Amino acid sequence: MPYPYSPFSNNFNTHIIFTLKDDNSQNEIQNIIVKSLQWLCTFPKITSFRVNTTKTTRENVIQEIKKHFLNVETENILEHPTLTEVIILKHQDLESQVLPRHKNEIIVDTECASAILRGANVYAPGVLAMLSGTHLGDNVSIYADEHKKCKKGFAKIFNEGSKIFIGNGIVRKTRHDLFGENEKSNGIAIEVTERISGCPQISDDLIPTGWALLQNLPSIICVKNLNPQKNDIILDMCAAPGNKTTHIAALMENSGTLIAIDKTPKKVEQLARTCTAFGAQVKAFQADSAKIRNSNLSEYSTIMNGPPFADNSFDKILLDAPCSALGKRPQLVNKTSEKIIRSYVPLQRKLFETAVHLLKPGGTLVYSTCTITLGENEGIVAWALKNFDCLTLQKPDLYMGGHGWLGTNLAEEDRLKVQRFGPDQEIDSVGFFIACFKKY
Ligand SMILES: C[S@@+](CC[C@H](N)C(=O)[O-])C[C@H]1O[C@@H](n2cnc3c(N)ncnc32)[C@H](O)[C@@H]1O
Repeated sequence: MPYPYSPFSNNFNTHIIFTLKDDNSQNEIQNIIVKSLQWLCTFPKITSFRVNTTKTTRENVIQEIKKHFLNVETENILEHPTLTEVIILKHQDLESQVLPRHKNEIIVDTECASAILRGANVYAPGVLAMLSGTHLGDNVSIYADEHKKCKKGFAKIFNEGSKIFIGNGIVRKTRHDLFGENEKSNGIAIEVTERISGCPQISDDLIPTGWALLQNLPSIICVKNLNPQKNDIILDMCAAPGNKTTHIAALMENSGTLIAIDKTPKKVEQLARTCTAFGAQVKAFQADSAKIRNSNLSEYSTIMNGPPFADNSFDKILLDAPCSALGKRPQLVNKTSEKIIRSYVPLQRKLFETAVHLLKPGGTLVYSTCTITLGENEGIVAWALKNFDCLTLQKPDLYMGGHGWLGTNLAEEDRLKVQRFGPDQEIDSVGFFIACFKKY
C-alpha cells in the first residue's frame, strides 16, 4: 500500500465525520472510519467520461480516445452498460508491478501529486524540490511531500520528511526556470510517463471541446435521478462550473427553461463558458441561492429574468450543495478543521429551505454532496423530513450506490432510499451522497 492510511493528521477528530451525537462506541462505525479514510487516500481504478449527446455520439468520442491512447488496450475503453452517455477508461493494473525508481528525484506538493495520480503532468507551481545538476530530458522519480516539510527550491535528496512515490517522468524545465529570480513558474515542468495509479495521461486536447468531459459516475447518476425531461422548468441552485448543468440541458434536449445560479462571480463566468462550449441552453445568474425567493411574486415571466423567483416556480431543482468535499479521491493530505466542516450544515439548511419553497407541488428536489460526513448527508435529510411535512423521500429508479449510514433519526425505510458512494460500492469512484425528494 503506497498511500497513507488517512488524509487527516493524528489529532483530527474523526467523530465529526461519522457521528452527530458523541457516540462512536459501535464497532461498525469504527470499521467504516478506518475503511473510508484509507479509501480516500487511494485512487479509483477507472476514469469516466460523460458524452455531450447534443453535439456528438459515444462512438465518436470512443474513436477519439482510441486515437489518443494508441497504447491502451481496446478492452480497457468501455461503454458503460447502464449509463448510455458514459465511457469508462480502465486504468492499467499495476498492483503486482513495481515501477522503477530513478536516482534523480523531484518533490511535489500533495495537491500536485493528487492531480498526477488522476492523469495530469507536473506543472511548475507544484514543484518543491529538484536536485542541482538536473538537466532537461533527465528521467526522474516523482515524490509527494507528505508532511509539508520540503522548502521550495530545495536542491538535495529530500530525507527530512516522509515522501510518497507517485511515478516517473522526464524533466521539461530546469531549476533556473522553476526557482530562478524573476522567473514566473508556469507550464509543464515534468512530463509524467508512469503513475502508480496506472492512470494514463489525460490531457486537455484528448477530446474535441464540448464533446465530452471527465465526470465522476455519482455526479452523472445524481443528474439522472433528477430525471430532466423536455420542456421542464429546472433550477440548478449551486451550478458552477456547470458540469451537472450541461448534463441537465442535454437530457432536456435544450428545451424548456434551465436556470443555473452560483454565488461567486468568477465561477458564474466559468459556468457560462462551460455552457457555451457544450451548446447548453442555460440562463446563468450570479446570486446567493439562499436569497433567491420572493414569496410576494407570482408571475412565471419573472423566471427568465433571474432571481428573485416566486414560490412554486420550478418542476425540478438540483441542490448540489457546497460541502466539506471530503469525498475527493485521492487525498493524500487534508488540512481541514472541525470548524470548517461544521460550518456547512447551516448554509445547506438555508439553501434547502429555499429549494422547498421554490419547488412546485408534485416537483422533484435532488440534494447531493461530494462529502462523506453524516451531518451534511443523512443529517440534512433527517432534518428536512422533520421540518417539511410536504416532502417525502423517494427511492430513485436508478439506484447504483449504497444505503445511508446509521447514526441519525432517519427512519430505516428512508435510510435505504438515499444513496452513498464509498468504499463498499461496486462503483469505484469518489465519496458522494444523493437524496431525492418529492413535494406534495
Ligand atoms: C459542489 S459545487 C457545485 C458543482 C456543480 N454543481 C457542478 O456539478 O459542476 C458547489 C457550488 O456552490 C456554490 N455556492 C456556495 N454557496 C452558494 C450560495 N449561497 N448560493 C449559490 N451558490 C453557492 C460554490 O461557488 C460552488 O460553485
